[in-house]
Amino acid sequence: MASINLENVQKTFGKVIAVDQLNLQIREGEFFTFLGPSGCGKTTTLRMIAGFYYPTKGIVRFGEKDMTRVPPEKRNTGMVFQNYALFPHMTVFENVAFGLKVRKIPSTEIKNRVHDVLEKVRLDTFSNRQVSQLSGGQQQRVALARALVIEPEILLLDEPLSNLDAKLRDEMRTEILRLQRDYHITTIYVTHDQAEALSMSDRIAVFNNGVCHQIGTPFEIYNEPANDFVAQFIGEINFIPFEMDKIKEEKIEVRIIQGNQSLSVKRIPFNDVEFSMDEKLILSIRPESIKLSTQAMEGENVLEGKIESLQFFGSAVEILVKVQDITLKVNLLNPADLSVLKKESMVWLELPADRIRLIPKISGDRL
Ligand SMILES: Nc1ncnc2c1ncn2[C@@H]1O[C@H](COP(=O)(O)OP(=O)(O)OP(=O)(O)O)[C@@H](O)[C@H]1O
Repeated sequence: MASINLENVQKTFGKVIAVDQLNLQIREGEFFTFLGPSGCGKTTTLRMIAGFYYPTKGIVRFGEKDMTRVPPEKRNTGMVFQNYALFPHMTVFENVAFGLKVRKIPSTEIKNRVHDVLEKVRLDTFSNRQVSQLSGGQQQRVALARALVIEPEILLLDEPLSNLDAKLRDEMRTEILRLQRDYHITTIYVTHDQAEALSMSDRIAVFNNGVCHQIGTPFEIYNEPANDFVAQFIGEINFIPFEMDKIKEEKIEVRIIQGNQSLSVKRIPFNDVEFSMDEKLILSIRPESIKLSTQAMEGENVLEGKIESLQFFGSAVEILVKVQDITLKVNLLNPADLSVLKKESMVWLELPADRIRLIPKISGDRL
């Protein structure tokens, strides 16, 4: 097992800066995820850790050891590729044994180790099958077994579930987490799927355009996003343009620009906008944090609005509410009675002061 440290890492391909000024410390035994949209630099970073690419600038360390220019076969990392990269003409046993043969391990030890790892991934009865005769999920397990059998210090998984259907993906998530815990192995998982990242990871790094925007636990990333890119990439969120009114000891008073309404925002350490009154900030609140009532409400942070549209998703209803010139999305979980919620009817929304976040706005007006 090893920790991984990236110090000021940059990778360019010609004029393209695929990864820039990346500083990351991944702890021993951690399940760490690189999350971001297509082309943001996740795979390039993973490949620099595997040794398939060398950084243009910066240092890659495993523990204290400088690995920046060490070739992949000398790194003791196991990698699972998006397309599995198995040998289709070989059996399951031969695929998994391949890495051990290359390392000139004696054949009885190979047999034992392959048998053990196939048991772990629950494929021990498939040892003599050609991999071309396996289902997608089974091929995925072979790829995992092949990466684990060499007993790597670090396991690298590049979008390993993207070729599987939704149900199998769910099953394999649990399977991968079980294996990671059994082997207690430092693991990096690359995905663009936020649900996968939130549900599996100890910590997540969120990338966009070659830059890492935030590193944190799933809870921190969801509840305390570093900026509007992270906030809108992970889950759903309402953004509300505002003007700062007063900063008090406990609260910040703001005014919604289009709605000309006042709101209070609780001062909490993360949300503390000490930085500056004129920093480009945006007010945000998650749709499930807004309370909705069909009865008139009064009090702090209550806004009156009209239902614009409703969509029923089984466990939740998504409601768009027009409040003067702005539209807010509200998610109601498992409502007991839908008949009272009708298009065009009046509703009252409460935006709890401790659920509103003021976050730096880095994106264009598109958001
Ligand atoms: N070998 C290469 N040659 C030139 N450009 C490359 C190469 N590999 C990656 N890039 C560019 O670097 C940027 C980052 O690519 P990367 O594959 O790391 O993104 P990603 O986040 O893994 O995307 P995806 O989820 O689509 O796999 C992209 O703009 C990509 O076009």
